[in-house]
Amino acid sequence: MGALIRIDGVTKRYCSTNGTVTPLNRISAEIPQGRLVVLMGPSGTGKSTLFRLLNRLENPDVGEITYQGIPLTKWDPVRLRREVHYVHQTPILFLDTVEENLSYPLSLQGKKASTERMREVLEQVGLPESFLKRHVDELSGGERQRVNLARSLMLDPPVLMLDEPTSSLDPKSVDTVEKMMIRARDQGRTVLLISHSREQAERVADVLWQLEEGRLIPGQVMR
Ligand SMILES: Nc1ncnc2c1ncn2[C@@H]1O[C@H](COP(=O)(O)OP(=O)(O)OP(=O)(O)O)[C@@H](O)[C@H]1O
Repeated sequence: MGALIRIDGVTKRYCSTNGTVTPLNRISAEIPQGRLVVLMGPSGTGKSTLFRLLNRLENPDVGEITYQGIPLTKWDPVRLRREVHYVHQTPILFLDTVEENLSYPLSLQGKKASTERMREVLEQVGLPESFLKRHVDELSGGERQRVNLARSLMLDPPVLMLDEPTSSLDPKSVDTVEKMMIRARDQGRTVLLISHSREQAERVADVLWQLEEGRLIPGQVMR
């Protein structure tokens, strides 16, 4: 089939009162299935912009992105976002229990989340089953970040886009989440990770991309 995701000559610019910025300037890249790609680059270079384009929260000004060989514009956005799933850096949780938050994505598809599955995804992010009954109001920033991640895992998406998922975590939790990413990759999932940590990239990346001044410097193969 070739690349799972193909980015072809993509430009994205924003006009504001301060002028025009072009975070992505004719970038092209291919993402094969079952790889863990880490995207690095200085703050404000367009890493999150690229994730928004891959999730079709925005469209490129120029160029095209395809998933499974089909242009993103031809995908039903809901279906696309279920497949190419974006875990945002800032957790957005309902003010309810962790259990309600974890069961919500499947309930949207008319499916019921089993306690066993919720326990499993919590374990993958290093939280005990007792968290199911906790109210999100009572959680620390790092715990919320992990519940946010666990909620995405409930959907078992083929592509996981993670925007700095370990930014608020202690070293032990970082290790747990990195193992989760590697396991997802080993199970054939495609993982795209935005990270500011070169050490993290060296621990987990199959391929490392750098985004600099609108250019994507692709493909340093790490393993
Ligand atoms: N809606 C918008 N309107 C105007 N400018 C924007 C908009 N969204 C992003 N930008 C600009 O585009 C550039 C890239 O932003 P982006 O959030 O993609 O960077 P980033 O690499 O993810 O940064 P960070 O590492 O700090 O999260 C920045 O200069 C930002 O100010």
